[in-house]
Amino acid sequence: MTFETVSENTAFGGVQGVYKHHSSATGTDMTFSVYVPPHAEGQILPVVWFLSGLTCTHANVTEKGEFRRACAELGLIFVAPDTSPRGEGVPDDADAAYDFGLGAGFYVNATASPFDTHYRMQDYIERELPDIIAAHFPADMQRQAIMGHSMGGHGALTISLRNPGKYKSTSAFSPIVSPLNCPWGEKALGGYLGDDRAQWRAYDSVALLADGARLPDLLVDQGLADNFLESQLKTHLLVEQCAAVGQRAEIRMQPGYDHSYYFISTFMAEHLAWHAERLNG
Ligand SMILES: N[C@@H](CCC(=O)N[C@@H](CS)C(=O)NCC(=O)O)C(=O)O
Repeated sequence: MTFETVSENTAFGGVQGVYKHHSSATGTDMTFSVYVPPHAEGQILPVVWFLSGLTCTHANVTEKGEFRRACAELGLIFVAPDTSPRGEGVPDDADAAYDFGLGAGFYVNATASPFDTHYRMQDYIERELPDIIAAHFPADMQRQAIMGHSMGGHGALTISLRNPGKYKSTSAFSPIVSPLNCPWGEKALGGYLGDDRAQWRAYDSVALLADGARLPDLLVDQGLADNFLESQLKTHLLVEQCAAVGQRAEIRMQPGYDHSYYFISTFMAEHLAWHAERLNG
């Protein structure tokens, strides 16, 4: 297994690192970031996963997410993976659009050609990267939480719903709640999985809830000034489905906030404290 340190910087008494490795899931090199808070020698710490949105790499949340002070205070490791495979031979959107292909892996295992070779983000996030985190960092893999933004909010919700008990807590900022019911989702799941919409249900939080999957609870923040709210995110579908099936959820509509990292960074510390309560409970 290759593992390379790209950079390490001291921050809030801990270490913010960027690392690179060859992924057997995607067949490409993958870059990710990890913040390890200050801790006693030999101590292992809970892990929070942050899955990012369309166009992002690990760098967006690492540079703009403002998570380090809270992670240092709460003793949380913070992992930020990339959003798709990249590099020579990795197919992209035919028009190089931002919402499919590079930077838009949607956290699925693609089954449609030519994407099925490299676009294996589900395996990467659910299986391969956790093993790497366990091997190289002081991580307590019995205490994991998952969160994400937009496409990454969809990733956090669906990965957690498909893996009961693996994540002690789940939260999202501005998630795409139902790819079956929005243009971003229809394009991505159609492209990666093909036309059989029954296959898409495993990657749709509203459908997973309708099909019986449950979480202990759920925290979602959504800005009311988010340009994508009506057309793509459709938070009301999640609100309605949670009510219909009795899923405990706190879904907060935040006046004035848009889709940006100004919004995410505003509520980041609150989400991390919410996760810490459940990880340490
Ligand atoms: N307006 C964006 C749409 C994509 C977008 O808003 N991406 C969000 C996630 S869905 C993001 O986090 N962008 C990167 C950033 O703000 O740093 C574009 O055309 O690139």
